[in-house]
Amino acid sequence: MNDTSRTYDVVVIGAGPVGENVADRTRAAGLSTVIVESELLGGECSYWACEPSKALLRPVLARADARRVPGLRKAVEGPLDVPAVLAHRDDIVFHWHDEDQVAWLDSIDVALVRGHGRLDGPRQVVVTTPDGDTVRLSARHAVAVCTGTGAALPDIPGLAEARPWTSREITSAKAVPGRLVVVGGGVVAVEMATAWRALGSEVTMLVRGSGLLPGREPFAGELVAEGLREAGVDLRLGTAVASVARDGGPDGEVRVTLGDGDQLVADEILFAVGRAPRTEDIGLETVGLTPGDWLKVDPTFRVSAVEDGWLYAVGDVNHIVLMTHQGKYQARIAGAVIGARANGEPVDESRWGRHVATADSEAVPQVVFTDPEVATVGLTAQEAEREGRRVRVVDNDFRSVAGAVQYAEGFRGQARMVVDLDRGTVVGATFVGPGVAELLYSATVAVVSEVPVERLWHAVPAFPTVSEVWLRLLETYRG
Ligand SMILES: Cc1cc2nc3c(=O)[nH]c(=O)nc-3n(C[C@H](O)[C@H](O)[C@H](O)COP(=O)(O)OP(=O)(O)OC[C@H]3O[C@@H](n4cnc5c(N)ncnc54)[C@H](O)[C@@H]3O)c2cc1C
Ligand SMILES: NC(=O)c1ccc[n+]([C@@H]2O[C@H](COP(=O)([O-])OP(=O)(O)OC[C@H]3O[C@@H](n4cnc5c(N)ncnc54)[C@H](O)[C@@H]3O)[C@@H](O)[C@H]2O)c1
Repeated sequence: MNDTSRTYDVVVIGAGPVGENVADRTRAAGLSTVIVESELLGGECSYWACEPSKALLRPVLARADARRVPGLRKAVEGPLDVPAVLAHRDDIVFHWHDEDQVAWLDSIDVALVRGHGRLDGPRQVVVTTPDGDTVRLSARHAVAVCTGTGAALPDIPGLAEARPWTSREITSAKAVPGRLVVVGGGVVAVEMATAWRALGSEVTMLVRGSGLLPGREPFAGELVAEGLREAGVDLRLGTAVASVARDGGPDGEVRVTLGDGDQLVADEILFAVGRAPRTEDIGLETVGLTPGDWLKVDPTFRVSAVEDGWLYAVGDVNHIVLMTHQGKYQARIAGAVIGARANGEPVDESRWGRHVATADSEAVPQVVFTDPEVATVGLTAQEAEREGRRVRVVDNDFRSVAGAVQYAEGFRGQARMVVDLDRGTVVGATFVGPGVAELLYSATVAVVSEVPVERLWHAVPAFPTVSEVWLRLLETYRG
């Protein structure tokens, strides 16, 4: 067993999309930087989350769109080519290898230590390498924890022994389960039910709440529920799981007992009920924090409870927004602020300033890749009202949009714009319908730039595009 010690300006623990971006930015600020990774560079997103799930969904949504185009429908009537879809997913995740990411890290001159990193007191990180060696890393300026999350599993009798699937197994599955039970009504649940139903599974969704996609405009969950049911998903709302058992050997069936005593049998059961921080075993106790907790940070991503401001937590692990693009946004800002502090430069903490992630609270965009797609940014009507804002909620059906009618026969969808009447700006938008994902950036720019609604009249959408929904929303607002 070998022990070595090295000193860098910055130590980053976790090379997911967020850790990689923190390292990129601290290196760009002239700071020597090392990153520690226990599995694959690229993290959950690249291998078991965003990338594989979207590779599975792309053919599903493209086929659904094509089936809405007269003249094309017949050409796409058949089933998906499952081996080709799975092979494409495998290509997208680089067959679970990370050589390309290593080459990129080399190209930006960031050092890599493979192994499990743990804090060991202020500014110290100890890495246990796969060979059992120990590498001690000291940070002159900052340690950034970017260890992300894993799937959360509820405490349900029999669950652990039943070997449930989580986001990892569902995104990397090598074959289509004949009967799949999906527990949960959030983003992972609706996306994976959409994908695997289209790939051939009989899907039953067990949703504890009264609707899908809680926290968004209610019509989003309703339209997605309609789409899933039309696709043949057995969607059961208000349904709790009481216990789970797997009969027989490893290939045995899963028996699910519901809250009302009913039972159902499946080949696999996916639990998609949220995330837990990967902080159980990262030495938090050595710096006065509690293992297993989310890491609470100040507006510049410093862990608030730790003295001297050397510990940062960025991305999923700080529980602010659990999405790759927003985590990378945080990473760019955290990297810049670590650089500014180390180089003795001023820190700009003003609203929309260089060193504060203002969009985390004002304008988080998200696309849910279901049929129909759901694209949201900013506040929902309910959130705006809860904040005490005086708002006007403007709704429009896409059927009045010529571009939508061209895009898909019988285009079904809805748009909502939330206008802050005191500021005269759009503070939230939701689009639901086929292909609406690409509308979202326009709404994000409108919210972030605080464009007066009066000026939006001069942003003319081309005819005939789906973007003309903006014009319909403005016309409805004007009355
Ligand atoms: C099924 C699914 C689909 C998703 N789809 C999308 C999507 O379409 N769009 C989107 O924006 N978001 C999506 N997300 C969310 C997205 O995956 C996360 O927000 C993102 O991965 C967070 O990045 P991160 O770098 O903070 O953490 P992670 O990606 O979890 O990376 C953390 C890294 O740290 C490493 N690590 C952990 N502990 C240690 C340690 N002690 N020592 C060394 N290394 C360690 C891990 O191995 C990992 O590589 C999805 C999530 C799921 C589950
Ligand atoms: N397209 C995307 O942007 C995308 C895709 C997938 C995941 N993600 C991110 O990943 C994160 C995790 O997604 P997720 O779907 O696991 O979590 P989620 O928080 O979106 O949804 C979890 C759902 O499970 C339900 N639930 C919680 N505990 C339960 C229990 N014991 N029994 C039954 N239901 C229970 C909740 O009510 C909720 O509806 C999200 O924050 C999401 O933003 C993003």
